[in-house]
Amino acid sequence: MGRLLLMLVSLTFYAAAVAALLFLIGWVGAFDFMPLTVDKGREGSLVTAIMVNTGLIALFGVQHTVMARPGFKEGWTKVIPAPVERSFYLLATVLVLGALFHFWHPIDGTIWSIQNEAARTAIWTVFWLGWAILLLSTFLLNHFELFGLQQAWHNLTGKNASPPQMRTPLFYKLVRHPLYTGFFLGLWATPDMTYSHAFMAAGFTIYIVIGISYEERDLLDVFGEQYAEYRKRVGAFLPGIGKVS
Ligand SMILES: C[S@@+](CC[C@H](N)C(=O)[O-])C[C@H]1O[C@@H](n2cnc3c(N)ncnc32)[C@H](O)[C@@H]1O
Repeated sequence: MGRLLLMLVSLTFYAAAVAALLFLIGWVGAFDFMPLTVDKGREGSLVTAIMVNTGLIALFGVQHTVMARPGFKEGWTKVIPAPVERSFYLLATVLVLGALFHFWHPIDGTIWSIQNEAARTAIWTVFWLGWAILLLSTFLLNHFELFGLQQAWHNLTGKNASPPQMRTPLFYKLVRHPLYTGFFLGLWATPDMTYSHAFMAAGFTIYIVIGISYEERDLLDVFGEQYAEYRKRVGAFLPGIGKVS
């Protein structure tokens, strides 16, 4: 495939991923203007909802866990060009999120609904702070590499890919996984917690806790002692908590 075509593929999938991320924020926030949300979707029995929703979250977890592993990437890049490997990972994420939005079965019932206006504003502030931390963390690591544009750009301009670098700027000095901390805040901070929302937030939380062991194993393989020492010094999601000696 021509280099320019690969760049176009990468830009297209990047745009799709950004759109899916924005939709996810609106879907989790269950805003009135959204056509589908965690609380607005297909109808079905409780058993159907539990089975379908569990399957959808598991699908997201499996896609993210399997496609991010070095062994998978090695085989996959024999099928698709290496400069767009990350872009295809994003495309798969968009498709899996699309399935989540389309097939999600809301579960009736509310766990809490805060009425106090000041408290509602405070909770929405945490919600937006969470998504802002998530987005900022992608830039602290390397947004354009995480979203596949850098690889296609280097291919287009004939620049050699630089070896992976361990980064610990800003939030990463306090916690090892600020992007996931932000995600947790965005998932759980809601003034109106429905059973549907809690099911979704718990599902993603479980996936991340499982997924992190794989991610850290790869980080130890790539960065060795540097990452091992980082794990001893810095907490996982909250400062000082979850150090691994
Ligand atoms: C979706 S990002 C999440 C990063 C991190 N777990 C977080 O929550 O902020 C996953 C990618 O970040 C990379 N990564 C995680 N921590 C890193 C670090 N300190 N330096 C460089 N890359 C890192 C992983 O190798 C993986 O490719």
